[in-house]
Amino acid sequence: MADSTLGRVRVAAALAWAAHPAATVAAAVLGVLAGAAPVATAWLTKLVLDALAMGEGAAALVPLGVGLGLAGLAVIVLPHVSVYAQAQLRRSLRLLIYDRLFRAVNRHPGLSRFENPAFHDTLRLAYESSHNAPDRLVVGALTIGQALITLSGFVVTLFAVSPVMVAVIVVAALPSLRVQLMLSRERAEVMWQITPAMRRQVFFGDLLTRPEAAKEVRLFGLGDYLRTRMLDEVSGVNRAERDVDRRTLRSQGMMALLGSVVAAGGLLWAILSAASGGISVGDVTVFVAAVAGVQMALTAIVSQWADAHNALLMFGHYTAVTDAEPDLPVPAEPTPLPGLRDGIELRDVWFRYSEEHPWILRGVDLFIPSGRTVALVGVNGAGKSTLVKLLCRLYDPVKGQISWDGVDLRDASPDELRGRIGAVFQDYMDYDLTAAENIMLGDLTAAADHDRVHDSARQAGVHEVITALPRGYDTMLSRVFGDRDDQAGVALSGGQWQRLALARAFMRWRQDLLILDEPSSGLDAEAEHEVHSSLRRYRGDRTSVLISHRLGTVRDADLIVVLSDGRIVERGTHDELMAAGGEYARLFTLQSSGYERGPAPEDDAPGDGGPGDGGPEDSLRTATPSTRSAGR
Ligand SMILES: Nc1ncnc2c1ncn2[C@@H]1O[C@H](COP(=O)(O)OP(=O)(O)OP(=O)(O)O)[C@@H](O)[C@H]1O
Repeated sequence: MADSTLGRVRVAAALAWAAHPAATVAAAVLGVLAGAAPVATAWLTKLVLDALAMGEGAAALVPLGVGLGLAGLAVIVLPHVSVYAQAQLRRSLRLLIYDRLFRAVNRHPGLSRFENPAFHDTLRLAYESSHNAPDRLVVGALTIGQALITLSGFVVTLFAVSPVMVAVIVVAALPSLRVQLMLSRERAEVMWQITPAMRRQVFFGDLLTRPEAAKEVRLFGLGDYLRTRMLDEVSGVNRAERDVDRRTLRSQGMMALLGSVVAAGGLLWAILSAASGGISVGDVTVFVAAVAGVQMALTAIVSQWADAHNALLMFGHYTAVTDAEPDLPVPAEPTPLPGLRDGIELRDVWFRYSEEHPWILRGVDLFIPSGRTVALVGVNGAGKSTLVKLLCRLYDPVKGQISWDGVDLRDASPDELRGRIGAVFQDYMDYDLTAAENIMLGDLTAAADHDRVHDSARQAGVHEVITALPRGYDTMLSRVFGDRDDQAGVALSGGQWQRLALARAFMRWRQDLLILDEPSSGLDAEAEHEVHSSLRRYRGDRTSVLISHRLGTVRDADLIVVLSDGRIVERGTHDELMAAGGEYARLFTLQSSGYERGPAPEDDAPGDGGPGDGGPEDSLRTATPSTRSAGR
């Protein structure tokens, strides 16, 4: 754990070493040399001046002159080489730190962390601090080391001329250190406070530029409103930063004034002492250089110390992310999850998203038999999607148990469980990647299997759409990333994207459980019919859980379960539920009657596929006059 300051220093130093040992050593050695060079220059200058004043010959002056030249060269060259080594270290660090940060993010098997605002604040600061905290620490440590070398060299030099002056300068620097540390703590605190505003600023900026949002922003005239909201956030951040900057300016100004008074007093003393013959002219020059050098080194130490301190405080967010326990307990020795033989059982499952939220599932008992299709229906907010998220173990039940052939999902490896599930969610993703990649993401192990990608696309009815694209399966499906030569980008329709999401799930067709949460909500009637026929055909004897508001698409499920307010209120086959005349029958009849009333007179024209049994799926045919093959 890296809770303590020392712990964080250790983590940062270990990171630097792991990232690039050679660059770390080079940066350290160059730092030492760069720190020693100004001291050597000052000493050699004094020796040359004293030798000249004493009328020494070339034999004494030449080595001193050469030494002085080399020291001067080092003063000029070393900082550049040192900057290069530090940059090299910084680049390697960045790579390593991103790797560790996002590995840690991926370690959370569930969703709860990603729905927690404090986690996002920490993550944002972790992301930012991981950009620069370790190299600020390493560079800070090197700069402090370098400045300490310069400082001790000049302190020794100055001590030879005036021990009192050494004490005055060092004592004058102490309040500065204290003030800087206080300010760095304050700055870290302000950063934490303004992070939500910074995230909101990015959110509003994003809304103003995202193609998905551009339509509503223009239609509702939201441009100025969103811009103003964004600027409000920026102004809040600016105000908070300005307040800290003002306090910093005040404190640093006072400290600089104190330093100048001390330096001016020292200079006056040196001039008067030289005039009275107390010290040599060489002493005066080395004194002036030493006072400036000590003050510069002390300022560097104090400000680097404060900066490193601030970086450490910020780095705490990084270590908070990398040290965090997984959001769901992962068993050290998971029970193997065999292929589904009997079924999945939910026993008295209670769930709420957090203690502040209401119960979403209230004592659900359900058996999903292997090889059967179970449909979940119910009004908006009944808890259907929540239930399937629990089946995928994206959350754990708060009470009760879900078991897979008797194995509690909590005892299994989440990766193994998900390897056995194929799913299309209601809020499926559109990836700004090529069409092939959008499908292949369903099963990375089959990335090179083009036939499988094409078969999945065919099953989802999107193969023809893709082959008609400018570059077929290699077409980039994005309006924001694209080929530089083909700036237009390719945009798919909502239903076409949904079919791609289905194709992605079909890549996992051989898995044991298929979850389809509103898989056809965006499809036209013909496509929906095709997709559901395809689903029925390919579902075969596989286990599936289907959620749909279009009740006609679930009527042939082996079991239909009606959820209401987190409870199962009815279960049975379509015929049983219709005969029971309960909630399902009410919803089904409501939908049927809506469809029956809906068609415009010309829709009833012969050849348009007139009403059949009056069911919702039959009525859907009338929604699209061009429907050719609807009906089962
Ligand atoms: N991540 C979340 N955090 C807090 N509450 C949530 C979260 N997701 C869903 N809810 C709440 O849980 C309840 C059930 O949502 P759920 O999505 O499971 O319903 P649903 O039956 O699938 O609805 P729909 O038919 O509209 O898709 C809703 O009241 C919703 O506000």
